[in-house]
Amino acid sequence: MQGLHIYGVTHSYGSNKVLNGASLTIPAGELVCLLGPSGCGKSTILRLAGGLETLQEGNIVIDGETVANSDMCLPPEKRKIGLMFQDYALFPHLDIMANVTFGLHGMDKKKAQARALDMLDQVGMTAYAEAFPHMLSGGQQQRIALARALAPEPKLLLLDEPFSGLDTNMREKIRQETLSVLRDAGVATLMVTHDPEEAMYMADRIKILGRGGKILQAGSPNEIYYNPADEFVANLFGMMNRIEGVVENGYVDTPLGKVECKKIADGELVQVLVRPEGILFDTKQSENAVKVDVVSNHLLGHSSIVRMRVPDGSDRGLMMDGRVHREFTPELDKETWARIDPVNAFIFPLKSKEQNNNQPQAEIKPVAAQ
Ligand SMILES: Nc1ncnc2c1ncn2[C@@H]1O[C@H](COP(=O)(O)OP(=O)(O)OP(=O)(O)O)[C@@H](O)[C@H]1O
Repeated sequence: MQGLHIYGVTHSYGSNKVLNGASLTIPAGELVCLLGPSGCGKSTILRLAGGLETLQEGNIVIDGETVANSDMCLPPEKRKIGLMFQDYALFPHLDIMANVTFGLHGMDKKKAQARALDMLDQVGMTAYAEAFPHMLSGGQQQRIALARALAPEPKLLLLDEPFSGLDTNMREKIRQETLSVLRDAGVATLMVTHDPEEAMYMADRIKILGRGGKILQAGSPNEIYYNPADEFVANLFGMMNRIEGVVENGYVDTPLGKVECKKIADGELVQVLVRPEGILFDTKQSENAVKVDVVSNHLLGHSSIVRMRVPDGSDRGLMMDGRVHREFTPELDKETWARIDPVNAFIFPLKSKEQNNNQPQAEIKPVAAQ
């Protein structure tokens, strides 16, 4: 029973029931990301696990020890946890060594300092042991926060939007470093984020939360990206082309060709969601490809978004976006043909307006177009 186990947690703030029987398990050495719209209760789960919020109903076990149930609730310092937040939360009046040794109560001073130095070495910050937090950049402070959180060898690490205060380049660097330090530590980690790309990068498993802390889908980044449970999950990961159609003989006929659909019955109204990278371009006709008009082409750096008009029987045509790696350089004297790559196309039943209104809105920041 190593790691974190949360069973049937229900939590309300006044009359606002935020969690309704939420359960979650994180084995030692695994990093789980909670991803979900603002207000769905992600931070509440993290705070309950850390003892920063008093448990109302349910049961929380860390490394085989019950830390909260209906009768008792251990304070954070008794839970063998490490915490890391967006704002680093270092003690401004203590130098870096004192910040990192802070959680090592009861340990002999020399041993504590040796442990702190070891942690500072792991995050590449040994040279800053005598500096004060205000002398460090955001990225450096976050490295210290990680060293401090891991110094007492916690059984559970809780990360709440840990990288959102950092600029893009620094964020990528620090999350890479954090991941490598966490792999070595082998600790169970629960991370909360709004950023689907960050969740994909960091997590062994992602849990997508909807309203009421309901888990809409749980799986590896690969499973969630290539096998989204519904259109809400599919839409989390950036731009989508959407085409409505009807299933006939196990296929949906779209203006960009037929897409196989074996899971939904013939005659059903469906929506086909196609990622921009799920549109394949060619300069000659091939099976299932359709001749399209390229309307515009936007170089984003390592890829380009290609806006195109697909003939659909209407005057205007159907506007769709494709993505090609690097620059899109159509040869002007040649035609452009496009078809759908089924790996990046997802078919879901078309819900009535009423059902759609009950779905969480996509308030999570979609990943930037790449
Ligand atoms: N201390 C509190 N008192 C009252 N309401 C609270 C408190 N903390 C959170 N809430 C409410 O509970 C709901 C869930 O909050 P929580 O912070 O867990 O959500 P979240 O998914 O982490 O959101 P965000 O991503 O915006 O941080 C929100 O409606 C929030 O306003």
